[in-house]
Amino acid sequence: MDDASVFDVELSALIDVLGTNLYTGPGVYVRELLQNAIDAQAEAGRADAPIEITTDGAVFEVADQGVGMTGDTIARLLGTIGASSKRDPFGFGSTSQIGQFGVGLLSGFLVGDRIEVTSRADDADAVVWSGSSSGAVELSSGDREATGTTVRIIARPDTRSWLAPEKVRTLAAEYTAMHPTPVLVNGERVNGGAGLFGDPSGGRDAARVAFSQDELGFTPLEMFDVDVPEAGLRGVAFVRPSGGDLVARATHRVYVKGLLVGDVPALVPEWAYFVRLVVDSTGLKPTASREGLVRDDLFDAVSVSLGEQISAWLTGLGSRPVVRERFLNVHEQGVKALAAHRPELLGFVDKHCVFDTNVGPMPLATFRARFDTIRYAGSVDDYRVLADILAGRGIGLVNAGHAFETAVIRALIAADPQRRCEPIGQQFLLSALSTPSAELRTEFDAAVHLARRAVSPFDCEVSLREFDPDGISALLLTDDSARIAQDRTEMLSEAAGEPDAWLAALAALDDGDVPPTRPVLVLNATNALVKRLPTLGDDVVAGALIRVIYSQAMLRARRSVRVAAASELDSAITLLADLATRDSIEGDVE
Ligand SMILES: Nc1ncnc2c1ncn2[C@@H]1O[C@H](COP(=O)(O)OP(=O)(O)OP(=O)(O)O)[C@@H](O)[C@H]1O
Repeated sequence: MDDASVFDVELSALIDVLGTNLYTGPGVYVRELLQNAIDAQAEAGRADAPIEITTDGAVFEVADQGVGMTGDTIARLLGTIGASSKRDPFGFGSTSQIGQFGVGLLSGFLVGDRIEVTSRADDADAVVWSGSSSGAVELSSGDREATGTTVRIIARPDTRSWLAPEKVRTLAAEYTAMHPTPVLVNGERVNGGAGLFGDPSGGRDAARVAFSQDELGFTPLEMFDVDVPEAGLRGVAFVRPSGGDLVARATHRVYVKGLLVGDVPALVPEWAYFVRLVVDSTGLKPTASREGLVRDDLFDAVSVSLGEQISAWLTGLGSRPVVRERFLNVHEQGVKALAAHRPELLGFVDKHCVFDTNVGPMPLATFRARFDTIRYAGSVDDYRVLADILAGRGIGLVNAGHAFETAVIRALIAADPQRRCEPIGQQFLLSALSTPSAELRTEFDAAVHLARRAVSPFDCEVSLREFDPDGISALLLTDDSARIAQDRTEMLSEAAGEPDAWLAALAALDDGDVPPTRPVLVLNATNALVKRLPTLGDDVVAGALIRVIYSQAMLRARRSVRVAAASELDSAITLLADLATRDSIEGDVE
């Protein structure tokens, strides 16, 4: 090859790029060299032989009993950046080898200026290759009896901490925790023990719990196996014992062919926020840095399959009440929050998540078995006002006023239009409460007119109905648009005269073209106090009484009374108090 036709690579600049852009830290050199050693031993059929690391902080060595390299091979592979014996031109992933790019050895230069490789292939002489970060490469004959390779790195003064025995032990243990090949650091084995994927009788479950505690930081609420054969993937799903983060994407611990890749996001669909996985796969492809996974079609298929398996686990909780209870104690709000947009969760939420209803707490599926229409109140205040009254009339009502209930109900209907639902507002209640007889209406006619006048400062309609319980004098029915309109009027009236720009803009919007529905004060004609209204014979007293009834209805609806209205109510109460004390004073005089 003509010299002019090849790139002239500045090695130290390339190493700089690797260190700053490819790898997240210099510690990856331990994994890259272990990976080469594991690959070489697998190729030699000696996967069980120990790989020995020795280090004292100044010189690091890793020795394997793999296939080794001849002088020619070493010159070709290690002398050429990007050369690899492991590339797979047909795309069929080798199941034994982990590497495939041909830059791994260069990671040694992240911690040392000089790398020495002593190697011996079967039936060949031992050779020593040495490379320095300046780009100089030397090859000479070596002195080694056994087949295999030893890579030695001499630390730079500023990187010695990366070669410190404790550091190397931690890194080697982390990277090879799932790998069957014994790895020794300064004579001590750092991996092995009961694996996560072994026989259940061999301490596997205890190992899983310990792993979850040490690595994921929690004792799992439950653990279950997952597998995706087309990706050669097996794994364990750990269910979180406390609420997860619905927004931040959880990561999952991924190993490829037994070596740690790292914590990878998006391995399962985001609705499965309540599990964290540990998986080992022969088919998923690591990125060039081997610290993440390539998001290819196989990755997507794995994510879909894992989602299905988690969904099946959820469905299985249907017949496991104890675990289901424990799961719901922690994750009920979380799954409700996501169910509206995740069909995988919707069925589970429908069957098992409890909703507050006026016939007791129960799942929506149970509620539907009793009432063919899901009637729901979209605000907790409405629910409180309506629940007992509708229950008394045999009408079921769901409290959908908390954060996610309405969205879940709507999603259920969208998923199956045969289902029926009805948001309950004041119109429904007005029609559900009995209209009094014509006779009673006539009797109350003047009182209702008076009531309209009395509550006119509160921007409110008046209606007469008969309903149980008769201890309730009146209900204040307010639908959302009426409530918003009232709040806005209140703000404007309280801020009147203040030169506030945004309030002025708000006032400008309030063009009054489409008057919103006004709140309705529903007087209960069966209530003893209300019954007295037509017979009082004193409009001033009746007006004061109506305002007191209005304030009680406000309290029942948990609505606050605005400042202007509060003073109207105060004067009504004062008037009644004056009357009561005048009566008693007059009585005393008599
Ligand atoms: N310990 C070893 N024993 C035998 N051969 C080795 C060893 N280390 C490296 N090699 C050979 O050198 C080649 C280049 O190694 P290098 O680590 O640079 O890249 P790689 O392992 O092929 O790919 P990766 O970039 O993924 O690490 C390897 O393909 C392998 O053939």
